[in-house]
Amino acid sequence: MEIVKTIEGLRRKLYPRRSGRIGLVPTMGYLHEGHLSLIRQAVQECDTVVVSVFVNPLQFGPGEDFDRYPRDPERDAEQVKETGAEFLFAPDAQEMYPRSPLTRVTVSGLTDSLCGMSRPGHFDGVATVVTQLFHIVGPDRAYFGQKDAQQAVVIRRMAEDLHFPLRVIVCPTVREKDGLAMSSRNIYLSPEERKQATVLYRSLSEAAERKSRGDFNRASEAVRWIEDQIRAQPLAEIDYVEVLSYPELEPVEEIGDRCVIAAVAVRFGQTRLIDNMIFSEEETECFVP
Ligand SMILES: Nc1ncnc2c1ncn2[C@@H]1O[C@H](COP(=O)(O)OP(=O)(O)OP(=O)(O)O)[C@@H](O)[C@H]1O
Ligand SMILES: CC(C)(CO)[C@@H](O)C(=O)[O-]
Ligand code: BAL
Repeated sequence: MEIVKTIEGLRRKLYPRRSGRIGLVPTMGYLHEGHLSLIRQAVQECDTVVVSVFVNPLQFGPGEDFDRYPRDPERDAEQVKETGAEFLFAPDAQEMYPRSPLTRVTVSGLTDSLCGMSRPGHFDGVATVVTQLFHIVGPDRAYFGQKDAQQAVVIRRMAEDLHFPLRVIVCPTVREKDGLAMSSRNIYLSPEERKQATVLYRSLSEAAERKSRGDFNRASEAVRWIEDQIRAQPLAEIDYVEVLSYPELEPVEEIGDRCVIAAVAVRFGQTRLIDNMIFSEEETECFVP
């Protein structure tokens, strides 16, 4: 495994490998099993795998946690090495943004709800840096996690709209034993917050069961039920709970047989966690990997 810090250096290394399939796994580092599952899938499916680690300042709003975002480059490198990925692309901000960028990539519509609504400008930052990475690496496949469901939908649509010649692969959410979705931000949680944070997965999975039993006909009923579960945890502060059509991410009134996603963002102190679950009779029916 080789660590590459410059765009030119990576392009030069990838040039002789272009006859094979190149896979890209974009991350912000502080790697955990969720990231590693994406990397392992990429290694299985591709001839050359590039893992990028870059904490992208463009996707953090003022007052968000850019400065204190967890970083551990040595441990990341060790972990990437064990997966069999060939390159770890770890540029600094000066390399990615030598000048303050005047260009943004905006995906409209899909970003009007959920994190797009609660983190203004966030998805412009994500779409812009992912466009840069797609141009730098020129992958045949790019791997993203379902934990960031809206991000996956946005990137897939951006890749289609801009005719990037690649497949966006979305991998299932990897969870801790008690159901909490793995996230680099979980380390911010105090022991009591960590305990209460299990309400995200618990409320989403119980809501999915209730929906399949026919308990909820309207999206608003499911939203209210999930909100009640989360509010029962004294340290939880709801940012949003929404039930939307999936993958269109449009408001729905009746759930019926349609494929919907229940998505939540909840703060525990300074820590904002997200999770989601797709409700359908056959979950795979509307999950387009
Ligand atoms: N638990 C998980 N299961 C599957 N994929 C994941 C998981 N956590 C993160 N990913 C995916 O890994 C990629 C990089 O994510 P990122 O580096 O932001 O990690 P993160 O743990 O989500 O961090 P954050 O604290 O920002 O939520 C994204 O495509 C993301 O969806
Ligand atoms: C895709 C990504 C690496 C872009 O910075 C980031 O949003 C993330 O880690 O999910
Ligand atoms: N995984 C999404 C990156 C972010 O929260 O900025």
